[in-house]
Amino acid sequence: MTQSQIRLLIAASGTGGHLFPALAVAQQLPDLKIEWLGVPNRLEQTLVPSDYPLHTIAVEGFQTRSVVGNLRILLRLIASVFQVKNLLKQRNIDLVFTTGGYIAGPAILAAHLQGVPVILHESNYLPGKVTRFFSRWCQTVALGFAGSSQYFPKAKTLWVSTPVRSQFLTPQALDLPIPDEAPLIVVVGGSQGAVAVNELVRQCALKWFEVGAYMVHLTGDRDQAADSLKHPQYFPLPFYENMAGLLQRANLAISRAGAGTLTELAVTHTPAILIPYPYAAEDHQTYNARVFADAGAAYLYRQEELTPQLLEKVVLDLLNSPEILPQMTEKTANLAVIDSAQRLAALVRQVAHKER
Ligand SMILES: CC(=O)N[C@H]1[C@@H](OP(=O)(O)OP(=O)(O)OC[C@H]2O[C@@H](n3ccc(=O)[nH]c3=O)[C@H](O)[C@@H]2O)O[C@H](CO)[C@@H](O)[C@@H]1O
Repeated sequence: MTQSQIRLLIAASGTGGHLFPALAVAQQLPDLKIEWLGVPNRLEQTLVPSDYPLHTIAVEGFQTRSVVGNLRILLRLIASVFQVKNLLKQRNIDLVFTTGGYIAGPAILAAHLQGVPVILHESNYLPGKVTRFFSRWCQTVALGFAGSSQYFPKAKTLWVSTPVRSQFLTPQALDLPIPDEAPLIVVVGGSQGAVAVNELVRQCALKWFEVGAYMVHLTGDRDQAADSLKHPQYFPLPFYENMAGLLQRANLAISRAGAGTLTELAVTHTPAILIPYPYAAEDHQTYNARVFADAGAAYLYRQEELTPQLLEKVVLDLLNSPEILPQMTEKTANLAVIDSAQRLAALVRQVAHKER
């Protein structure tokens, strides 16, 4: 059989953190027949190119309070396993690749029942419960962080880092009027913005503007006060496509600690102040952030300890010091892996060929 006949189902859904790495891997596999598995009304509806037929199943996470609600979710989950199993059979799928999250459970279980191999990529340091449980039925678990192998005692693991969009790998122009010599702070709260971080930085920003800094603030679209601060050095945007150009130009990021953004910070050598999302499942963003803080690439603050006064001072100290940011930049660069998508694509080909 020839390589062009490999049929791959990518199960990736929900947030940028799950979709962008999967899209980057798909781009490396132009000779494969790729189909996509997602959920109705999520980001995949807009992000997944029409070249990949998009199939959807209605899955969601379990609620902790309502027994009836959880029972309904369980029934839907069971139904979706059989739906995916049928899909694998009908479309003659050779291999499933998933980036975790709610969609991964039914995708892995259906593949297991159908005898189709699965590669799972976990971008977070602390894997989610679904990933930990279902990893036993995966051919290989590809890891974003090398240290995560301890959480997969029953699986074969391979560290590949986390793929970034291809634009991150070449210099991108920035279409914002920011003078070349001005320090640029980028504030990013994951793919949906972070209202608590937004409120914090708006209280400090004027002091940073006084010392010449500019700020691009990715507010998300749920912040009622997103337009409340006006200043010529301040650019609030609900969402920005050109993250590559923005982070390549940034001198400092103030950010949540989602695995996607952290990988992009590493690839663009951007030092950061990290404020993990306090309500993330099992506090997993703190585990991600710790890797960067321990490497000297970032400062890590818990949201509840970070007052506006403290943040204002920490950033001023960084802006005023000629050494600290360049040193952190160097340490951030040490964490960069630029060929992660190629490593994962090679793994996909290897497993697909072996299993035929
Ligand atoms: C709240 C929560 O549980 N978030 C999780 C979600 O992250 P979530 O997708 O929210 O955040 P990530 O940092 O992983 O990824 C955000 C992505 O959106 C992009 N972006 C963001 C803003 C913008 O204006 N433009 C833009 O393109 C970033 O460049 C990045 O690629 O999945 C990740 C991967 O499992 C986890 O690590 C995160 O903890």
